[in-house]
Amino acid sequence: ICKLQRLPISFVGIVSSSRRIAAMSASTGIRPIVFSGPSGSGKSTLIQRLMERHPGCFRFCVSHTTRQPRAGEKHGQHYWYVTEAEMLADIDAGKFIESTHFAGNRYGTSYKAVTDVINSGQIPVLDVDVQGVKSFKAAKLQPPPTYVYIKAPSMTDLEQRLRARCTDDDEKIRLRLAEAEAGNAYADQAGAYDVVIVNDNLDAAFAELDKFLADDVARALAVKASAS
Ligand SMILES: Nc1ncnc2c1ncn2[C@@H]1O[C@H](COP(=O)(O)OP(=O)(O)OP(=O)(O)O)[C@@H](O)[C@H]1O
Repeated sequence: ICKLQRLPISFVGIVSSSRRIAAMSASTGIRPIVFSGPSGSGKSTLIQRLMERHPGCFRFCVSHTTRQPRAGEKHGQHYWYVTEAEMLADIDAGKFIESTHFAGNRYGTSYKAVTDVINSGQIPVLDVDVQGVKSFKAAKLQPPPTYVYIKAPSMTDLEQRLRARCTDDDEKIRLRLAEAEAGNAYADQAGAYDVVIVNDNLDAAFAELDKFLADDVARALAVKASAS
């Protein structure tokens, strides 16, 4: 979900969509949390812990894709599976915050994917690469999302984790490490992220993340309490 190379394709009509999302989130005060960081830095691990610690508070936004569903994947759960024509029409209509073309398929995050989560009283969670972060920023959502960068303690650690995970061959690992260098360079720029968490010791990194998001969790719990 929301994990592939993102390149903005079209921002036509984004202003009205942006106003729509602003109105929705202003009424609840809930902000999306946009996670980014090198592959293997531990984003999924930390997000999973966050969801376990605060059941029902966070929810992944469901991306759209033109690729075929794989065995076991469900429409509306893993992705919204759409045709190329449908996706292009929606991109032109300004319905996407960000979208990209990757390995012959399109992927994107719609405004609705985010507002659906906010309207359910939950905190939208997105896991995007640097291009995705830039696209979210360009969309100028109000209130703005919180941007969290998860970093491995060093490139050596990152490489070890990627190798230990056994999901990538040597070439893929080399590419991921190069992407990590570029991502870290962007993250080092002042104001690029609201927080940069170095995931050295997992418990310590989680404690830092949990503390940083405490106000967001409290807000979501208050929204839930007032709705019930
Ligand atoms: N603090 C840590 N110390 C050691 N290993 C860790 C730590 N955090 C995560 N890992 C391990 O590193 C590997 C990569 O973590 P994870 O899959 O969460 O990364 P990711 O950033 O979500 O990667 P991707 O973007 O490719 O999905 C996993 O095997 C995970 O168990």
